[in-house]
Amino acid sequence: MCSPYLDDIQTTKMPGQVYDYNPAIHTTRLERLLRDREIRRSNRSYSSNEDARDANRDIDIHRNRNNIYLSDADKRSGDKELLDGIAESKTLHDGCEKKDGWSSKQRLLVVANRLPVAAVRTGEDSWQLEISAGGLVSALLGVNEFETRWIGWAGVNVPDEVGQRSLTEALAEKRCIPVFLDEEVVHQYYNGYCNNILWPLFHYLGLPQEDRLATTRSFQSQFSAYKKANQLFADVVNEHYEEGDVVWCHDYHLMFLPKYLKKYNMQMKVGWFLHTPFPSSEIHRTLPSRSKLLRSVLAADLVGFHTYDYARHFVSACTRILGLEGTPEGVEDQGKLTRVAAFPIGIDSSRFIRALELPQVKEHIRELKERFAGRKVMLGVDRLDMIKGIPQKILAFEKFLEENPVWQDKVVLLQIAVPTRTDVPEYQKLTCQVHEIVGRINGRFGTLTAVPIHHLDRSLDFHALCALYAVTDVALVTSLRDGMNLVSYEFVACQAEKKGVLILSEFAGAAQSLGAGAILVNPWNITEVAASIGYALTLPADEREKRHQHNFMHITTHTSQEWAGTFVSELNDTIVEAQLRTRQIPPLLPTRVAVERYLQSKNRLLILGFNATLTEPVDTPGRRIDQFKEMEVKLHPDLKEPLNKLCNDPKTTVVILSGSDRKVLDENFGEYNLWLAAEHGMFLRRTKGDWMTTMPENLHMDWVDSVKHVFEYFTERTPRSHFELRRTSLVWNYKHADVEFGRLQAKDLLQHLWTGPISNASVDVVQGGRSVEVRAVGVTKGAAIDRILGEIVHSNDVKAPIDYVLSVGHFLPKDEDIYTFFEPELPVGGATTSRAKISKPRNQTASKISAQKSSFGPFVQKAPQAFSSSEKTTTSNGNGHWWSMMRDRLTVHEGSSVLDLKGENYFSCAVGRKRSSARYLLGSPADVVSLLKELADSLSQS
Ligand SMILES: O=P(O)(O)OC[C@H]1O[C@H](O[C@H]2O[C@H](CO)[C@@H](O)[C@H](O)[C@H]2O)[C@H](O)[C@@H](O)[C@@H]1O
Ligand SMILES: O=c1ccn([C@@H]2O[C@H](COP(=O)(O)OP(=O)(O)O)[C@@H](O)[C@H]2O)c(=O)[nH]1
Repeated sequence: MCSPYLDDIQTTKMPGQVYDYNPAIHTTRLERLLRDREIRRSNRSYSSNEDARDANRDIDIHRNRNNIYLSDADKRSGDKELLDGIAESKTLHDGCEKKDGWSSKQRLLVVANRLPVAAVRTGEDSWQLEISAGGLVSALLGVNEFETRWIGWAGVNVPDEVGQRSLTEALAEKRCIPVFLDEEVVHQYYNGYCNNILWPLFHYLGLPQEDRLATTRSFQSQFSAYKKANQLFADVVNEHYEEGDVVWCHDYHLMFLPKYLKKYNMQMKVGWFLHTPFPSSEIHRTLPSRSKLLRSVLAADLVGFHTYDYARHFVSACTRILGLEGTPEGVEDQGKLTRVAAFPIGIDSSRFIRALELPQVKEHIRELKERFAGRKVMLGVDRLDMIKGIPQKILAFEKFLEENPVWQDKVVLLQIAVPTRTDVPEYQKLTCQVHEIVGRINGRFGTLTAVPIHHLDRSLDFHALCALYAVTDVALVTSLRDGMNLVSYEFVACQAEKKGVLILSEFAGAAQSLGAGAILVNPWNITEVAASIGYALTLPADEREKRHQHNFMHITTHTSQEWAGTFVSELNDTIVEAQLRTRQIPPLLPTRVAVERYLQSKNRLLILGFNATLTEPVDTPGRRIDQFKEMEVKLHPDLKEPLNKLCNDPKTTVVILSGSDRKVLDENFGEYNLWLAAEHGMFLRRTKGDWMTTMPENLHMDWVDSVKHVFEYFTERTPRSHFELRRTSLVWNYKHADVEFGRLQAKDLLQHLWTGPISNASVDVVQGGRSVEVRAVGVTKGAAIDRILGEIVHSNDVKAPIDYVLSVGHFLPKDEDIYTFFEPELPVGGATTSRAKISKPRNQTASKISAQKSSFGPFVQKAPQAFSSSEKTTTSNGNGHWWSMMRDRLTVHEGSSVLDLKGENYFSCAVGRKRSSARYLLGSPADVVSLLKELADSLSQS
């Protein structure tokens, strides 16, 4: 295999050159991708001589066929050649196979609704295969770098077994594998959900106007058929999949496929590419199945679009609709990254350039020139689809003729309108509409010998199309929206001699690549299009030349081969990257072991976070998140019993360590026998006693008022954001605000804070996913646990050395120092025990403060008076652990130790975060509930 990614430490040899490639050495993603690009290029130049030989062979074939080119029997000679090409699957790496005796090509399973060939039944078990029209097919046929298999629908209903078997055999010769869909599924899935719902919506056309309600009513059954069809595609892929294959799913027809494939095999490399635009999230969110579609696509490893705009819209739909994290790399969901990027498609430009040299094409060009002598030729080539803006194009042409009578007999518009999706009523209506307009205009401006518009409701074969492109003076592409539009690329490829002008809709993806050389128009503005026609027809030769060169350079360098190569290379690399990331992800908590060790120990300490750790879920499945509920966090109801049991166990001490304020903790945990540490441990109380502060004495809080003003200002200006005022910190939360707006506001807020209110203050600014928190410097859970432990020990709650610690929470990175707090205390290798001696404090009374006092007043800084002020200063300066300092001097009982912890008895565990310094992970609060239940149950069994 030539892909260097099959194993991330595999060394790969390439033809012509010897590379010792090891992705682990090329550590950054960009380094690896650049390296892969270099390898692909060198392979290409290696095989360029072979390509040149191929080109000559092509010409020879066509020379021999010259005399029959225009006969009916071989009208589609270019297509036949292409059909044979699919079967041959010409390789770039032939040299590689010859030299080293191993196949250089990676297997690529291309899965698209439509196969590159459509089947027509000619007998019970005989079939005629014809090339399918459309950009997706044209582009993928230019890809020959891989050992490609196509999987798709052959465009025909084959209910009988004989037919299915014979068609499978016929297609196998073309390396195609059929997916059989029955008529009803095709009707509901292809005509219905794909072409009547997704297609118009993704192209900003809204649902079909007339039968909008009928569409709404049939939505559910069409959606079911859509899923069913996707499952049928998945079944066929699974049947043919071999380990190491790359599976490339295409287009809006198959949005469920990535999910179904991954469900079958998580190791499968799955990419998904959309050939249409992806609309703004505001459009996508109108779809009843919006979330399911997005989630299914996100199961892929790599998701590709033609333009950055479409990719951006997709990411924004995932953040706004699913509430996931959008990053520059893609979309992240609980540590799993789906890479999202733009891969603009191209064409096999050399195939078009070569075709112009064929004698029959030259002959056809000569005929066309003769036929339209004395007139400028304008050309439109489109599927007869409402997105192509054909009526708008023709109306603009009419306006041009109307305003420029001098051109009336000097210009002709050739419009090739390829019939498509003819079973869908909207398409049938469009056909009638276009015929009517063309008839009217020809009647209005035509003469006995000539008409201004030649309209063809049919497709042309490849050579006829090339000839048409070559004789054209002005190509007119007026798509109302178009994923890319390859016709514009093909036109440029065939214009090396004429250097005609391309008028291109700004709403086609191609406008982003060919915009500089083309004349861009808004197709809805027929006045502008009409004026552009006049401008293009009279453009001086030198300007035409410059514009053409610019675009020609683009289409010959951004080929379909390059497109596919880049996509597959990124897909392979995404897998490598995911493997590297996975290595950094801590393993899941071994619950059974954690419970066993808990049971075996004599004095256990459980440190538990609250938010997103012990809280009840606020979003019921299928329903949106309720902001109101989420702002009032509540203890998970299923935890009441187990928590009670654990708290009442004499050998277990439970500490709830949270960022929440005292009131919240009082409300949720007042009834349990445990320790509460509010505001990241700045306040502490045993539920039997009063709150005390553990704050270091030198904590400066003089910045609070000014920060509060800034937070108020931004809360007022950011709908659905709110802020919390705590004794030691302020938190501005924009979780429920518009994500993008929230982020911008957060950026602005931070900039303002840094340059003003906190420029000289001793504060830490902690940025959460959707929050900004300003705290007094050094306030972290890890720093607080130091003091909390001291207090617990001195309160005589801990009567024997702690020999088991379980620390579980959904903590911000800044607070993750709690996970590493005990690590230095643990013996190396985990076998021996750490024995920390603790002596009695000088003063056992902690400073009590009023729990009701919640507003910021003159700040009384009282530390637990168990410790001297000099010791407190040391802690707040961050010069060492209070705990570490004290442990050697404090004793629980004279001469015994307070910490007797073995490595294997320490379980630090992050909840719902994959990037963590904790030893282990748990997925969600539901998993915490199960864990605590098991711990509690084990008590009754012991
Ligand atoms: O298969 P059909 O329903 O007859 O439709 C033909 C294809 O139309 C769409 O093509 C898109 O892909 C092109 C290449 O990426 C792009 O240039 C163009 O803008 C798109 O419209 C459709 O996405 C394909 O799935 C269809 O096969
Ligand atoms: O008679 C025709 C007219 C067009 N095409 C091909 O159809 C594709 C149209 O692709 P485009 O991206 O422009 O639009 P799509 O039809 O895919 O939306 C191009 O490759 C054309 O060469 C064709 O094979 N026969």
